[in-house]
Amino acid sequence: MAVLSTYNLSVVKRDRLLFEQVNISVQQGALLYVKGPNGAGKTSLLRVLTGLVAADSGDVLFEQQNIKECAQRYQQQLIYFGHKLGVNHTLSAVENLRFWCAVHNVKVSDTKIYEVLELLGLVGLEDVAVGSLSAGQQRRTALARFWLKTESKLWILDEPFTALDTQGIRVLSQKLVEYLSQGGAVIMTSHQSLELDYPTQELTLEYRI
Ligand SMILES: Nc1ncnc2c1ncn2[C@@H]1O[C@H](COP(=O)(O)OP(=O)(O)OP(=O)(O)O)[C@@H](O)[C@H]1O
Repeated sequence: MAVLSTYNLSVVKRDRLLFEQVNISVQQGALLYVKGPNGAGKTSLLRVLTGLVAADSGDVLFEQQNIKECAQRYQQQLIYFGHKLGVNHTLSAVENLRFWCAVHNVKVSDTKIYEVLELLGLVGLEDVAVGSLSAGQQRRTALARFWLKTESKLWILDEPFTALDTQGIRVLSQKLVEYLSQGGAVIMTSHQSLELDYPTQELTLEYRI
């Protein structure tokens, strides 16, 4: 059974048809790589897939049920990583992650949060206000969610490698492959060429005038 599928999705922005009749089916353990030039509609598609924005036509199905009818169950099983990190700049990395875990009903100890931040190269910065961290360190803080929320069936990631250095890209790539190998499904965009040691499905959106 597909984890996520769409039926004839179309989205229009400012009178421009970004895409139409998009039909995808992402199974457990599958990676869908959404490609296309700037402005083609990749972020718009991902936001529709998360349920944050409605499509102009078509449906999004989570395990064959329309996401409008299973919104709560869907949100419990989804991690969305968008352009906006959703971190509070006045709170520290630890405080941000404690808050995110509480909101998402993820039960973790502080010890686990510190362990994950160490893995992500943030030792000594755990208690510093996130607004004082570098762009890559802020993204690493937000990426920690993927190590903390262990039960999820789908990750939707918009440009997750942006601002990460080589080591950060390697750590995240390993995590993605581990998650996929354990049956997770991933839909992602990236302007960097994907160098994951994992089979990839591709969807290319063209820029339409
Ligand atoms: N809320 C909105 N209101 C009006 N137009 C929008 C809105 N969101 C996106 N657009 C327009 O839709 C088009 C596609 O934007 P989108 O962010 O989906 O592209 P993208 O393929 O993700 O681009 P990039 O590679 O630059 O991130 C752009 O021309 C953008 O201006």
